[in-house]
Amino acid sequence: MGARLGVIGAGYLGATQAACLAELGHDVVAADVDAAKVKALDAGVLPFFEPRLADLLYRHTSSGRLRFTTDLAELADHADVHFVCVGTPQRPDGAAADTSHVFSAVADLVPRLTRATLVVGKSTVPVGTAAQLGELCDRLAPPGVAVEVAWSPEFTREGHAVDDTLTPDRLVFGLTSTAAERTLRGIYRGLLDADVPVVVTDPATSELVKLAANAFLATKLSFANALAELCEAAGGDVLALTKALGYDLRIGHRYLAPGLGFGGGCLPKDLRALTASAADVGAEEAFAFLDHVDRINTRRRQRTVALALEECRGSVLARRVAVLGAAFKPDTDDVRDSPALDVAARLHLQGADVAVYDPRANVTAARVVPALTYVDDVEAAVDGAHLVLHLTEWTEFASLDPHRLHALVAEPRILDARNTLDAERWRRAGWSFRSLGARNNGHRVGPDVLAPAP
Ligand SMILES: NC(=O)c1ccc[n+]([C@@H]2O[C@H](COP(=O)([O-])OP(=O)(O)OC[C@H]3O[C@@H](n4cnc5c(N)ncnc54)[C@H](O)[C@@H]3O)[C@@H](O)[C@H]2O)c1
Ligand SMILES: O=c1ccn([C@@H]2O[C@H](COP(=O)(O)OP(=O)(O)O[C@H]3O[C@H](CO)[C@@H](O)[C@H](O)[C@H]3O)[C@@H](O)[C@H]2O)c(=O)[nH]1
Repeated sequence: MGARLGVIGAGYLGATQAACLAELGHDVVAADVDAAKVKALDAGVLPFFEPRLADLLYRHTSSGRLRFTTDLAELADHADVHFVCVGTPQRPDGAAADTSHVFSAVADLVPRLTRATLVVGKSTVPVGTAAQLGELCDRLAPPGVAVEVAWSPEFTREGHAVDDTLTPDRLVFGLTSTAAERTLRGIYRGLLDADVPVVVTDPATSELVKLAANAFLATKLSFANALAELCEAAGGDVLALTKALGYDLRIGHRYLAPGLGFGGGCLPKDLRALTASAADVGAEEAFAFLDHVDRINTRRRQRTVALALEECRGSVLARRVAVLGAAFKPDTDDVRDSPALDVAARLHLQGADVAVYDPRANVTAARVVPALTYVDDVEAAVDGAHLVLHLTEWTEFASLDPHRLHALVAEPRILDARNTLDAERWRRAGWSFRSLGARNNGHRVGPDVLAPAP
């Protein structure tokens, strides 16, 4: 028998959580302040792109096991466990996360409660947030209503969110009572029975686990990209280097792919949030190095723009630049802090005529950078182009036919900023092919690169 659960915030994280909690057998009501989003979700229509989620949403809204509302009173009535999934974007000062949505969501909910309730934070927050929310709940809860705040951060990746939620690497429960532990173990029984590891700890540690995980991934990525810088300068092949490194099981190949660097709504902001959290408690020295991690990452975007200028003989003014990819990574329509869109916008500012094609993110990208031209397919993007940039490694780009595209461009030049295209295939079709930080940026790097094209 499933539990009756509430979910607050129905964006990328919350909508996925709500649908997956329904999939685990629970009866879920999810709330959001965005009425249009709620209307679409409640009709079983996913207002963003996430593989597998549309099916799950449709199935569970149709069966009545999942509903959406703008009214927190409905949640308060429905459930006594609520998962907080609202946004925590970076504050305009560029460092700490803005937790105001978390506080206002909880402040809206708690006065409406009529019985003992567990509030489980899933949003990514600075350390100490759960404790402050606990104090807020004590102040706002109706007399005789006990509210406990726990934190169970979420580690899902966009593009894999359903699989990551239903078969996670681990669960983390940060809580203050055995009753809360019992409740969470009950809700996730399906996963725990499948031997998903669980770490039970206090809320502060649990908040830190999340920031630490993202900062670690960002650091690994920037290490790979620092090696790319070194290889470019020294004439090495960063792809061979990271391949060799990754076979060491202590290092591993994942999050070691050099290229345009990381973006999205999480890694960049959480990296800065960990630095800010450390500074708040007087431990800023411990994470001073994260500033370099951030800067290495930003340099990948600058380097891509510089290479594009170089390819266009010093200026992109009035040059047609085809941009393949706008999302911050494949399999999502999310363009938050997207390296691809950032590079496209920078080239536009330099006077280029930029035509963008992304299989899923044209609409979201156009909302953020409306000045670019968005087209419906690769052919339209490369038509008359002086330079093609491969900026987001969608699978469909790996199988493009370079011969066919050669006939459409003004100049057959491509820059692969993600290092996933087959350079030799493009060269054989007559293209000038460069890749970011990897082989062949003017360096003689190995016999396979020097081999003449057949
Ligand atoms: N996107 C991911 O894959 C992912 C994964 C793990 C953790 N996170 C974390 O989850 C949180 C949410 O991220 P997201 O990507 O889903 O953001 P998002 O912007 O897609 O969604 C946030 C949602 O919260 C809603 N909201 C804001 N204030 C509200 C309120 N007072 N009451 C109800 N709803 C409210 C917004 O309307 C929006 O729909 C962040 O802390 C993020 O760091 C995200
Ligand atoms: O080898 C790699 C792997 C990733 N990336 C880039 O790194 C960024 C982040 O990728 P990914 O981690 O897959 O995306 P997110 O969906 O943002 O997921 C991260 O952020 C989420 C929100 O906090 C966490 O839940 C996840 O565990 C964490 O991986 C993207 O721009 C990728 O292009 C690379 O450049 N090279």
